Amino acid sequence: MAKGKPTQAEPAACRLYLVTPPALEPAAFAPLLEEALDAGDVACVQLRLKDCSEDDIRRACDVLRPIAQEREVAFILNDHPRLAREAGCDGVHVGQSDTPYRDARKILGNDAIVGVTCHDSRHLAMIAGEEGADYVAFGAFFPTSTKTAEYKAEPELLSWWSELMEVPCVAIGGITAENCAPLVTAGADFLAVVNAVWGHPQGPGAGVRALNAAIEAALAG
Ligand SMILES: Cc1ncc(COP(=O)(O)OP(=O)(O)O)c(N)n1
Ligand SMILES: Cc1ncsc1CCOP(=O)(O)O
Ligand SMILES: [Mg+2]
Repeated sequence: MAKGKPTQAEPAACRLYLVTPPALEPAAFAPLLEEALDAGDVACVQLRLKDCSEDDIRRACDVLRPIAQEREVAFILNDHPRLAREAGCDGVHVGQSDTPYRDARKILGNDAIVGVTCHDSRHLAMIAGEEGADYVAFGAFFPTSTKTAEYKAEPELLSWWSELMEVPCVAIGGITAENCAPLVTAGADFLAVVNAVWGHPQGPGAGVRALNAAIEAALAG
């Protein structure tokens, strides 16, 4: 994706949104990120570091952000709007317990990408969409070991949203090449994945190729 926002004007109807593992060592992770991004189409990368200091996150941004942006892949930071602005990220992802959308928007400005977690809630998604979020994220669609998921979303939520609203929707939670087809056909604009790429037995490049092949197959019907 160009340094803009995820929009439906992009060539594919459903694209990959990579979320990093919750802990990483930037120098060791950099070649894995390069491998993933050189393996096929990826719209954005979200740096999602949990239980890390702001300095650690800033250092990770400094190493990983250019790898994404040089490839015209948007680099989004999880949870930290101010840090996202200071570190030159393309945007931020905020959850319902994080900085509220409006504050994140004020911090980052109108050109940045601001995405919002909406769990399994039509109500939260309507609010986020009306407030101006660049995308709404629904999940978890499948069991995941990456995060304790308190909400369970169904593909029908994606079809309802995409028929009604222009704002792109992201599906997240336990998504793999094997189970993603119903989310693609239901209208997910982006599939957000952690383990299906970084935990792929043949490496992250193989993970990206498998997911893109599955998306293509689902779109072809
Ligand atoms: C694309 C995307 N969707 C959902 C989340 C989850 O955000 P949140 O609920 O704030 O939980 P944490 O990721 O911060 O643990 C996400 N990060 N990205
Ligand atoms: C961050 C997040 N939010 C809901 S599920 C999830 C983790 C997704 O990771 P995986 O793709 O490994 O299930
Ligand atoms: Mg969060």
